[in-house]
Amino acid sequence: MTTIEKETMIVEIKNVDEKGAGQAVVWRENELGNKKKLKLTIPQTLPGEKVRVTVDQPQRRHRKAMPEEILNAHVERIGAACPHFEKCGGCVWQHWDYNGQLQQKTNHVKRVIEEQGFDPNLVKDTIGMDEPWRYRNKMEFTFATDGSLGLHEQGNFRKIISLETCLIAGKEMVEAALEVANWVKEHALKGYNKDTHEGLLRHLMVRQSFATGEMMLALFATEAPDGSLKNAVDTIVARITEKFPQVKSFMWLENTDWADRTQSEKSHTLAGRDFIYDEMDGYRFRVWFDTFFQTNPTQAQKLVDLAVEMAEPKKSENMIDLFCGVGTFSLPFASRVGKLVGIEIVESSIESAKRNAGDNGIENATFLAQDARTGLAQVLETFGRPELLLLDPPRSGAGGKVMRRIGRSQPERIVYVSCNPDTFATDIKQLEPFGYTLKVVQPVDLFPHTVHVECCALLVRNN
Ligand SMILES: C[S@@+](CC[C@H](N)C(=O)[O-])C[C@H]1O[C@@H](n2cnc3c(N)ncnc32)[C@H](O)[C@@H]1O
Repeated sequence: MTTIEKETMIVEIKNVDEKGAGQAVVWRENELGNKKKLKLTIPQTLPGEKVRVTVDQPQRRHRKAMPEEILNAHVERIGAACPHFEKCGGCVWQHWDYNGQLQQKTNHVKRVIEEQGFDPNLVKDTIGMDEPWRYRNKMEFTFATDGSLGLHEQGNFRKIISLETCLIAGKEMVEAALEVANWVKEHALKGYNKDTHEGLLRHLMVRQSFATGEMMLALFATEAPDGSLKNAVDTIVARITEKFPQVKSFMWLENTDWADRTQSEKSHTLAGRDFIYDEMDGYRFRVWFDTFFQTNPTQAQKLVDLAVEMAEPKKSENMIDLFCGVGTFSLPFASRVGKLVGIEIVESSIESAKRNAGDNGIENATFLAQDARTGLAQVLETFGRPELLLLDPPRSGAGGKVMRRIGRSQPERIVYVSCNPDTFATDIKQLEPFGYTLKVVQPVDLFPHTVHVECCALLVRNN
């Protein structure tokens, strides 16, 4: 087969894929005169648009190409607000009017629900944000090998887009990150090289509670912050504490693991404490650098309100909060039910949930550090059948075994909070043989300008 290096073509976008990119199909003739199908993934395009693209090696079956020209723009196409949008891997849909994004999310949830045999009319319109910017309370920036700080380039985990701004992160969070970036430049500190595993700085995590204003900075590095680094570290600590008095926790986290993630073997508190205080639904939470805490607090509050509204908890009832994390749902529910048990696999989250319950004067909640499946079996034996069960699993879903165990335990009402409509739809299908009816699915947009959508759904036992 002759290799064709490049071919420029005009294609029509049929739909967007699960990562938010436009998709087109082209039939090409090969040198033998046979028709061959070429599937194209074209980011930053919208359904129905005609687009000019230059495709590398178009004889292959599937190629990705960036649009060179949009020949007929979708009516919902808008200019991206962020100067980094074209390259940065953080947002995929800034070119899509916000109402269009919300409609796309609703349609997606309806489709996956229908594919599992449920009535799509049970899915309500996605609840969006009034102001879909600066919504994130946590960001993880990465250092490039030359020490510059930013976010990963779209589809390229080796390349870092140097940070000038970020419109989905809190403003003060970005300002503090830029301060750190300047300090790294001044001291000519090296970023970590993922190939050679050399270099010092790996990530900067910035968290800020929108409720208390408290901020945490966490620098992940391959060495301790002493010896030859001491002067440089003293400089940034003095500068940050002076310019950003809201920084109540400044952490240095040693990370020599080869995996590219924000974990730590040894932590050093450079200033303040090792956690910050945040709030949800009026309850106070301690948040450490590795604590899972909802990253869009405005919309997470709506999720909590919806879950309470759907569940209609009563003081006479017992409840299980499965995949409870640090108790984001457990605390608001505990004050409304008789007894509550939270189950979660990460021990530090369970320790945190216990402490959060104590800090908030909640005495009717217990927490168990266990895998969902074994934890559920254990709790059902000691606690008995709950009237109410809430589950909020990770993106991979709860899975058939857990869902069937839930079905067998026969709670009257099940509230399913999901961050992945696909696994949610297959999970709830598992409950049908146990006599449950899906009543309502409410999508909520926690991540504007991305493909992600959360759902809160109610299932009720038939008798
Ligand atoms: C989407 S988070 C929800 C946490 C909590 N409901 C909240 O809103 O903060 C999912 C949680 O499930 C936990 N998890 C993951 N796999 C688990 C398993 N097999 N058993 C129990 N918990 C698990 C994670 O540690 C995480 O805290």
